[in-house]
Amino acid sequence: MIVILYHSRHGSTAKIARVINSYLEGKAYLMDLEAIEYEKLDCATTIVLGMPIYNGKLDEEMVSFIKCNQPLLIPRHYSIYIVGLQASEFMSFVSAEFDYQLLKDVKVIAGLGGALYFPKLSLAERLSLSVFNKRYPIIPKAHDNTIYENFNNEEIEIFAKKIAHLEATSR
Ligand SMILES: Cc1cc2nc3c(=O)[nH]c(=O)nc-3n(C[C@H](O)[C@H](O)[C@H](O)COP(=O)(O)O)c2cc1C
Repeated sequence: MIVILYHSRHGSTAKIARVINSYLEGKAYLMDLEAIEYEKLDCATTIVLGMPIYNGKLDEEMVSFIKCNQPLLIPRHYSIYIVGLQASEFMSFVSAEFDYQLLKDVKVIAGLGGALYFPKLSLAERLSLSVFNKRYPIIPKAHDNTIYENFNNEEIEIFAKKIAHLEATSR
């Protein structure tokens, strides 16, 4: 069984879990880190972890889950997907949090792009986002002010196919 465990503040990391699952023909079990089920994780053969980037850092709770649960994760061929607007730089965020000793056991790792659902953002988030966009001008000046997405659909499909292959070879 594949479990996709994600942590999502505004829903896009959860959405990508559902997209990955659609490539896996709905065979994965989706789990929110906020409602973790350890018995289900124990039964998994493959675990996929999804986390967003906020203010230049990977999601702290998921980072700490990964660091504290290596004996659970390593035998279950675990993989990671990162959700963030700076898709091409995702490895610099990963290597800022995890050293080689930990990363050597991760089977697949990918940066899949990110999304902003503007009506969901707090005032503080909008402010910090405008500072972010001055340093890294990713969000175009003329953009839809309800939603902006730069997901890489091709990368999502490739990632899902690698997970399907991992599961097929680990059974
Ligand atoms: C306040 C704020 C800060 C952000 N900082 C970064 C960042 O430093 N780097 C990045 O790549 N994306 C950044 N993002 C984009 C998020 O990673 C992106 O919106 C992601 O899809 C959020 O995932 P979620 O919807 O699951 O919470 C930021 C978004 C917000 C709202």
